[in-house]
Amino acid sequence: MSKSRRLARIFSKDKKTLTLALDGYYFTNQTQGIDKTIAQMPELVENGLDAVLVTPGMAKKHAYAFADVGMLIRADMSSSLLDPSVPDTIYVASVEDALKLGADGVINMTFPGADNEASSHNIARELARDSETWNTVFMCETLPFGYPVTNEESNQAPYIAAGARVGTELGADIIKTRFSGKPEDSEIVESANAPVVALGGPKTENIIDYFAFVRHCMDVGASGVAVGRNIIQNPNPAAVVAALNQIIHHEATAEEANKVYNDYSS
Ligand SMILES: O=C(CO)COP(=O)(O)O
Repeated sequence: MSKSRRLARIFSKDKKTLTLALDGYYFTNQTQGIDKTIAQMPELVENGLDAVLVTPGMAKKHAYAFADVGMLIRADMSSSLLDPSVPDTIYVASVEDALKLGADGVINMTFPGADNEASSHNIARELARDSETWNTVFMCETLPFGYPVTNEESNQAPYIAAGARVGTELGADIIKTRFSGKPEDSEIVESANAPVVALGGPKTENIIDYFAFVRHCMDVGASGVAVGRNIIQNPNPAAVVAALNQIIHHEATAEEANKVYNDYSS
């Protein structure tokens, strides 16, 4: 299968993606709602979900749930439950493992600027190389200075942009990274010179604030979002997906999306 055919399973015809991140068990204890959300996959797909990020175990266990969406397998893990600021990842799934699970590609995290950046870059480079061999998709999640937003710089567009470019230079087909929420975020997309999807970010108190953040990301040139908690920890994941679908694929404003969300929930 060609790489472009696999990319077409991640991105809709408009080259945008609404991707659900279900890979939380690999690096955090913020995992409430993942199993409940997987049980609702048919409804999420019906409401515009394009793709999922999953662990190999989830892909193996839930073949039917993920049959109708693009699928990327998390190839690295760091289960530092008590100290998520230490991004010591290990390489746990190869491109061949992902192919055996029927995936379209793989994802890993790199930490440009962190003390141990070299090991994460090494994993990325190996995945990029194997993804060329097998025509599979490689999404590189570039997180300057580490997994959480630990300092002032880690959430500023120039650093995020520099990190995104590192992912492209390592051979990524898609970059997943933070957006700061400021207008200069357009630098991130420009610097990456590859499709950039915005990672979910902190769970917001009010869902409309999250919709406004996603609208911002799309306005500065993002190719979509890869979001976990703001979908899986919401009482109604399908309503969030329906609303995000309107922003990502139909140019809706945050207010219009919020109306879709409220109408769906009521
Ligand atoms: O990016 C993530 C997993 O890949 C985490 O998603 P959230 O930050 O949206 O929970």
